[in-house]
Amino acid sequence: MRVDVSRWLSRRTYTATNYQAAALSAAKQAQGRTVSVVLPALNEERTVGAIVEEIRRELVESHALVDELVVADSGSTDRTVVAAESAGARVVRVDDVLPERGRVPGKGEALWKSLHVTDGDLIVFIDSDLISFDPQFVVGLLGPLLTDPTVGYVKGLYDRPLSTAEGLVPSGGGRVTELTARPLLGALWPQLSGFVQPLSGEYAGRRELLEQVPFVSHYGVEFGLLIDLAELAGVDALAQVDLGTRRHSHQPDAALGRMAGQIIQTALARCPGIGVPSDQLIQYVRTGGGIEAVTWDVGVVERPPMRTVPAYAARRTTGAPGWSA
Ligand SMILES: O=c1ccn([C@@H]2O[C@H](COP(=O)(O)OP(=O)(O)O[C@H]3O[C@H](CO)[C@@H](O)[C@H](O)[C@H]3O)[C@@H](O)[C@H]2O)c(=O)[nH]1
Ligand SMILES: O=C(O)[C@H](O)COP(=O)(O)O
Repeated sequence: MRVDVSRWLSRRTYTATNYQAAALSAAKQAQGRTVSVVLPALNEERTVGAIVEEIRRELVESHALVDELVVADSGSTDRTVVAAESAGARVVRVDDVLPERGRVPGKGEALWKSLHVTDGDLIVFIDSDLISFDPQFVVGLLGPLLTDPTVGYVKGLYDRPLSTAEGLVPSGGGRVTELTARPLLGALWPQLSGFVQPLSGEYAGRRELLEQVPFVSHYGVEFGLLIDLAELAGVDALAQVDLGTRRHSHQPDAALGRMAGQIIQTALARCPGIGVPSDQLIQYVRTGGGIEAVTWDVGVVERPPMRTVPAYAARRTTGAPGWSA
């Protein structure tokens, strides 16, 4: 293993159980900081309510660690919005935010626009499809940020059980991580190969850094943030925290293939000089008539650093609300 990676692993890998909500809340207040938690959601009626409920009860009401709890909804057609609101979140419809900048589908867009509708100095992102969510995830992600001013961005790491037809097996989840993201990092950004879960949907960062980097649309967002934040702040400003075990709802293989395509597009866009890659992915399905080719667009859009968006800059200066009611 590279010496720099080995050093980074021992210096910048933390453990969530070493942090307590009460102590972090006191540190947050002493530093005069605020915390926003953002849950991106698209049709997550089965899980979003329980996650919001846990964070509100434990971290907003009991410990005042979280100041703002927002669900960024990408246009759910199920009861996600009702479930999130009844559990105590403010729900923001992504399409209502910065409408003059146009609308791009996908998770990355939800996270990018969430910067404009939140106020926290520290922002925690948590996927809203988690099963058996533990609010200690949020505590763990905030721990290094609230106790070490040289840490700017913290990614979750965890064991990833996989639900199979035979039941739950203790590992095997994170297939795009294993088959695409980590091999790409190893080949092109080996200095980042200490990240156990580079695609984790649970991470936290300082607003002053997040607003200075582009946000890639769709599922390129996590890969892009990792590379761009390392470039901006240096690898030593990035950290990871062991959150234990994480379960979520799995997408089918073909959907993960398209996710991998978006991550590859994100990586290639960060390799100067290779030209413009094709953004088409062909997948094959067997139908009654034989094998059918289905062509998908796996292109991603790079949203500019939020700090460069005039409406955002104006809102940060004046404190005026940035979202449509
Ligand atoms: O248009 C969308 C699509 C998804 N989501 C939400 O984003 C989260 C993650 O999406 P999901 O489809 O569950 O992704 P995973 O299969 O879990 O993919 C993993 O890998 C992705 C690529 O890095 C990350 O974005 C995910 O957070 C990470 O869990 C969930 O809360 C979704 O509801 C949106 O908000 N808007
Ligand atoms: O991180 C990943 O690789 C994707 O979320 C896929 O995860 P899964 O294999 O657990 O569905």
